[in-house]
Amino acid sequence: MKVKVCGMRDAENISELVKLKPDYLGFIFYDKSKRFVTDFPKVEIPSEIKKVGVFVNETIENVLDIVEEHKLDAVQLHGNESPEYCDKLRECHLERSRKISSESYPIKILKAFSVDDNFDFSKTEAYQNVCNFLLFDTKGKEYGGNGVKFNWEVLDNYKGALPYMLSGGITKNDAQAIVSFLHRQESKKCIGVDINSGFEMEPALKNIANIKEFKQNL
Ligand SMILES: O=C(O)c1ccccc1N[C@@H]1O[C@H](COP(=O)(O)O)[C@@H](O)[C@H]1O
Repeated sequence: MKVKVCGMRDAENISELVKLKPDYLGFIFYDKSKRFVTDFPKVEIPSEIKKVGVFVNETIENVLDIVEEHKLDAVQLHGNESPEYCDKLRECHLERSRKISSESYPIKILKAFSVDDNFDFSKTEAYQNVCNFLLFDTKGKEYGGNGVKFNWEVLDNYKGALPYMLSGGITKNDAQAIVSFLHRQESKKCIGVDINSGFEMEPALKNIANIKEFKQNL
């Protein structure tokens, strides 16, 4: 199972975290977030750990500038970005990367959806060909980082082909429930979990011991 740790900012905290080999590290480029990255941490991140930029309704130009500047591997679109936006983002990125080097490299695109009991999963259909995977988070007051879980059973209504990550208020106490959830046939499209505020000592500073325990219990 993949583990993404989101909302990282502090270099020392990242250095400790990379020892646990998470699959993805998330950096939030949304200025209204408590985890907004102003100065990108100067720290060695092994290439096996993929860097994900989290954006909310950002312009394509700005997303691509940040991807290029920090050599991000993926973008997580956590606002109201349309399928057309996702498609254009991928096209523009390829066009830019071809100009920079003879080899173009694709970025992975994750589209986040805010889920509640009445979520209409047909909304995800138009994203199937323009994203690499989806992320299901809890619908809340803020775009993300609300620290609240949703009823994971509603995900049985997701019949799409794209894999997804489970997110929203996950804490170390959820490891067993996640294992049980993943063992069900209905959860076969779930490839991992995204953790964030449930592991924080303060915004953007993660409790490494808790993440270690969580990973061991998964
Ligand atoms: O964490 C934030 O501040 C944030 C702000 C805007 C968009 C996304 C954000 N984080 C993402 O929110 C989910 C759930 O986080 P939590 O576990 O409920 O704290 C996670 O995917 C983060 O990537």
